[in-house]
Amino acid sequence: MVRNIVVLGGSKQICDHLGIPPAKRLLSKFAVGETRVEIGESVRGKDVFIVQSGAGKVNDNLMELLICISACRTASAKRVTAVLPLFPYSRQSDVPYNKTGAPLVKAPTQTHSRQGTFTFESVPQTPHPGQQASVGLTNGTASLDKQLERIKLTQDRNGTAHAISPIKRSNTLDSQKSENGGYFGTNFGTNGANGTDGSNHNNGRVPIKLPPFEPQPGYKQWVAQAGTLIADLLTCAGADHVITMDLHDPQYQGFFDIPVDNLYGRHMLRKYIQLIPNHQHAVIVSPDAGGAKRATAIADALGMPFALIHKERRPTQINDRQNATMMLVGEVRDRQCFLIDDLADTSNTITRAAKLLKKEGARNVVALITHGILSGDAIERINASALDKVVVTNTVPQEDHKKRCSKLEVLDVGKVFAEAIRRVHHGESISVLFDYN
Ligand SMILES: O=P(O)(O)OC[C@H]1O[C@H](OP(=O)(O)OP(=O)(O)O)[C@H](O)[C@@H]1O
Repeated sequence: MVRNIVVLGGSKQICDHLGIPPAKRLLSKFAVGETRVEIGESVRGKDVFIVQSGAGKVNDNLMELLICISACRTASAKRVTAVLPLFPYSRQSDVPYNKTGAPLVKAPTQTHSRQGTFTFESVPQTPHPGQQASVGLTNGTASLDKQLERIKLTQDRNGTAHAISPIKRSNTLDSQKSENGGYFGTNFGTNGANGTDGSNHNNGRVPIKLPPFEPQPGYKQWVAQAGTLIADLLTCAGADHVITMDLHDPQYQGFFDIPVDNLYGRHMLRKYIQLIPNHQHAVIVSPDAGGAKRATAIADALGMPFALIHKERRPTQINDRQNATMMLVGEVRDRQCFLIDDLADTSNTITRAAKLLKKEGARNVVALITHGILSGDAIERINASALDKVVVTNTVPQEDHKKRCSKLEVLDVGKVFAEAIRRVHHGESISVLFDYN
């Protein structure tokens, strides 16, 4: 039994491992929706661990966590540690756009909303010899061409620049209107401020007609970078320490000025693979380049071959993540494949990867994912997909998912977090616990 420690919101596994009962707290809501938190026991001088996962009602959960941390801090807790099995907002740490310039916030897709309508297609398809160049791969300069066309200027015989596009005068621009009805701009002419006709064009500024402002395709809207804010909120609320698992972007730890322990889920995934007979003949596959390091770590540790699926993201519409070509690098024919990723949210990535692997001759495809968020119709998508099995951990509650998906297998991370809590409490090394080799 560990003394002088309080665990709020901890699962039965965590509390059993530590040999303590879960601490009492009362969470409720006012009619207006505000969160109310009441800590049911004294935390004075105690080492407090508050367990809260960043899935489900993410914003409510985050608010509850912040209020809990603050309540413990003001109730004289000696130290407060936020234990976040899945770190909220971790995909929005510092890069608010994906590689195509589209905001990370995903628009709901209409076409994939019902069971049986999923295609798992990579559009445009993976290029094959003899196939025509895909539309997606040619549009890299298309938007630039369009913009150039729109603002293309031509010089008249006198060297004065005029816009070709039709002029629409807005109220704002009217205030800048010159006496002769034009709009002032930079002198693009080669004949100097006065032009060749000798007339003075308003102190050297030649009237040009600007096209009206319209957001162009590929225009990047401003999207908040929530990473620093979340880190600051936790620290301001009074957290002294954070424990989490498989941060989507490990550099996120640098956003904090308190210690962050990022535990590895891959340790459990590796153990799972090791128990499968003849696993040495299988292939470890990363479904995107971002997760290659994670997947190769497992492949290297087990001496297994590795393959990579590369997402070529040049969509035809800026918010269309479906339009990414997926290309396989590596040999998977007649082999079992283990797809490794940190999280599955819509499960688009793993289901499309599974289809590609089967198309390339894979015998069997098992996805091993640390955070099975599985929002929206992700479960239906998995059920209808080429995936033979999906193994996730319970960093996100899986009871409901498990009932709806027979392909799902859940690994328990309770012991891992309990041991991390015990070590932090006693000031023991955490990295030793997760030494890989
Ligand atoms: O289930 P899904 O909705 O398809 O999301 C899962 C994918 O999203 C994350 O990567 P992300 O696409 O954010 O990009 P990155 O790996 O390049 O950072 C994650 O690593 C998965 O690959």
